[in-house]
Amino acid sequence: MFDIVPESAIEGGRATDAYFLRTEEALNHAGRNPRVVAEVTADQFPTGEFELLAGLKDVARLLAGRDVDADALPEGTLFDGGPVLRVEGPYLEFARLETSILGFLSHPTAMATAALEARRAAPETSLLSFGARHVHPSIAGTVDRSALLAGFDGFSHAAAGDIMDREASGTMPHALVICFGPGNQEDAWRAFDEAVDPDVPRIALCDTYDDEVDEAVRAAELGFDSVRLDTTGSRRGDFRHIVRETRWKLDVNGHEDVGIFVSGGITPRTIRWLADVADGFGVGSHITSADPVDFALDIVEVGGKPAAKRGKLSGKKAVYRTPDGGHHVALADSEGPEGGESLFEPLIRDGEVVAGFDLDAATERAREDAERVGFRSGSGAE
Ligand SMILES: O=P(O)(O)OC[C@H]1O[C@H](OP(=O)(O)OP(=O)(O)O)[C@H](O)[C@@H]1O
Repeated sequence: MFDIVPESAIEGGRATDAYFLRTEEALNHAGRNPRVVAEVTADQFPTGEFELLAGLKDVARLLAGRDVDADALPEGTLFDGGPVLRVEGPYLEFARLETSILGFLSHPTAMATAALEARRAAPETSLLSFGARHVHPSIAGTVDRSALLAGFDGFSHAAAGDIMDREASGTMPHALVICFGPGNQEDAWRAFDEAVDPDVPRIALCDTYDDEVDEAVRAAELGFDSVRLDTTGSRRGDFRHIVRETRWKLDVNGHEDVGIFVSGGITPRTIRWLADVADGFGVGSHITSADPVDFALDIVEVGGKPAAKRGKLSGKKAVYRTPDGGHHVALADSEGPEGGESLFEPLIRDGEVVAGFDLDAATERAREDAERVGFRSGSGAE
């Protein structure tokens, strides 16, 4: 067996911290199962530092069929404080789900936020998600979905594509070129071109044995659409110069239409540095190494009365977008700020999922939100 918590354990609530099981025992023993309102929050008040909400689709699936109502910010919303999800119902309906609810949101939101930093570094340049290799294979789908939600153009993982019903893309690995040996790059590239479906973009990896510039011209001569430079860090020197020189030599040889794709340790900073000379980037570790967002689920109301631990805000809340583009947290039954637009939307009603999870719609929401709040554009965010 692989070290994978099976889907049945997540759905059944076994994927939980043991103290929730003890809590169930204690509450059942005491005959206590109060109706509560619980909220999932990272920062109590708006901070001005926005993050991109992702992972909600799986939360909705987990809550489906339980005797709860839930409201949430739609996926693809940028948030900077206050609750992103609110669950109401008898506490024992969802007590043991807390661990998985937070897990569904924390890492995907962090990865989507990191991917959005990359997206904003070059809004018009092609970006592919290459991060699957850095995570447990069971969560590769969340990596690539988070990247697409942030506006990436494609992803590399085949099984992630099966989950999302989209085609994985990518180029070729060094392994293919090495299998043909030094000096035989053309044989490797030709084998790829002859064997692979014509719909797959012809992108030749051009850094395995010889100078990137020479290999790129050789691949272009074979008719490849693009070249990929993945030069090892120790050999990069002035990488911007290498990319520019490659562009120059391709142009001089009549290959102005051959694109240059760059990968390997790419961050928002390197994207900004190379965006005017490269046509696309593969981004992996920048996305997968994002620190999980520190979401917590807190009871804020018991039996219709405000309740909370010290340091947390009691009472059922709403989050508003204010006319100046900021966010405002207020009690749900208050008026809210003047001109404010409530961001919560129904997620679950009587156990039925009532929200939609169209990925393209979420991506568009993220794009508009990022534009509206000026999400880290032009900053040195890494
Ligand atoms: O650095 P990241 O942003 O995480 O990008 C992920 C990987 O994608 C590229 O690998 P490549 O396909 O060239 O791998 P290979 O050397 O195994 O062929 C690059 O060299 C990284 O190792």
